[in-house]
Amino acid sequence: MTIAVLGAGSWGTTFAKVIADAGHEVLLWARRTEAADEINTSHSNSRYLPGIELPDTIRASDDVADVLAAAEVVVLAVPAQSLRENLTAWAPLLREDAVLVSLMKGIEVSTGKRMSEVIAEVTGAGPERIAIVSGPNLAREIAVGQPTATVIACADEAVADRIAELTANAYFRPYTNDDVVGVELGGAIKNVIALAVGITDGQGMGDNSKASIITRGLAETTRLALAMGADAHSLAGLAGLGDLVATCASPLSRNRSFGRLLGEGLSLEEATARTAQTAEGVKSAAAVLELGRSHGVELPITQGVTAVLTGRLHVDELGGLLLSRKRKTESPMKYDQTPGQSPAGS
Ligand SMILES: NC(=O)c1ccc[n+]([C@@H]2O[C@H](COP(=O)([O-])OP(=O)(O)OC[C@H]3O[C@@H](n4cnc5c(N)ncnc54)[C@H](O)[C@@H]3O)[C@@H](O)[C@H]2O)c1
Ligand SMILES: O=P(O)(O)OC[C@H](O)CO
Repeated sequence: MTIAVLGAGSWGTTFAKVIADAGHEVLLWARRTEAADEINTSHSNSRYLPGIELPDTIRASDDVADVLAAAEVVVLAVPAQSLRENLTAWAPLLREDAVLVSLMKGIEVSTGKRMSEVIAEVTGAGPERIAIVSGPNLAREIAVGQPTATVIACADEAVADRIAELTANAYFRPYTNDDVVGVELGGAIKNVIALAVGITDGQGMGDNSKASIITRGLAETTRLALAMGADAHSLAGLAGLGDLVATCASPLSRNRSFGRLLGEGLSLEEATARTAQTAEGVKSAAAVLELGRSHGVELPITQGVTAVLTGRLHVDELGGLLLSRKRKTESPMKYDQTPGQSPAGS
């Protein structure tokens, strides 16, 4: 089995290590020649995973044609907003039967599409060739070998099973799921909710505020996901609740950290300048909000975060805005919406 990972940032490199530690050889594409050289000679990626020793069964290259030549499984780990452009260049190099695995947790801003939709559109791959990995998966914890679970989603569960078999190791436990929509939305929207939690953190708020945002964030995520055809169980699982809790709780999260900087009073530009890695929620928030609008689903936290990110709301007004909304029943079991009726509020 030839496995390629495209993108040698935090998660791409860590995921290559997961596969290598599961007993397979991996080809890793790095954009920078120096990064590929360092991985091959020193077995490290000091920019993204300082102090981590990589297995020598990972071979890196900056030549994507070399990496893709025989790849039967191609793992995509570039920033969500760059996927379409990259994949358009890579598509002619892909084997016709290659399974394409997305690690990305974002929504394409220009189209509102999920990553699996972008992959299908650009490559022509059918749903049985597209899989998603999403769950409580902070790269650094996994890179040091701390145990975690994840979800591998594919419309064809036999394919999900195959990817699960390639990745399962002593510290990485994949579960399979055929709900691609739910698993992808859980991963993308939790980044936006983590920005909100980060903001409260930067403002010095305590755990009640954070728990309230996490819980109501899950409610709005679930509402949208159900309106888009997802299964509620996926949102209550690892790719929903699990990832939301990990991301919102962890100082390792780039999204939560970005929100924290905003909450401390930094501008969007200042926070961006202080963030070296990809915080997908910053760009995806507007796309998630648009998905809510087009499906008639209220997303108050996403709406507030987007307003802050676009400069239409001062960060100090976010809490007041959320608290002053019309009071509603919590109705946690009423996520399901009847078409034509206004969605349950948050
Ligand atoms: N880091 C994590 O803990 C983690 C965990 C799960 C999922 N993810 C998701 O994985 C995806 C990748 O995140 P990451 O953590 O590896 O990001 P990162 O910022 O650590 O690395 C991004 C990688 O993409 C490359 N890159 C940047 N811009 C590019 C472009 N325009 N074209 C091609 N390559 C480009 C960078 O050189 C780098 O190798 C994101 O969607 C993220 O949400 C990350
Ligand atoms: O660092 P973040 O905020 O991109 O989160 C990383 C992972 O998605 C957590 O599962």
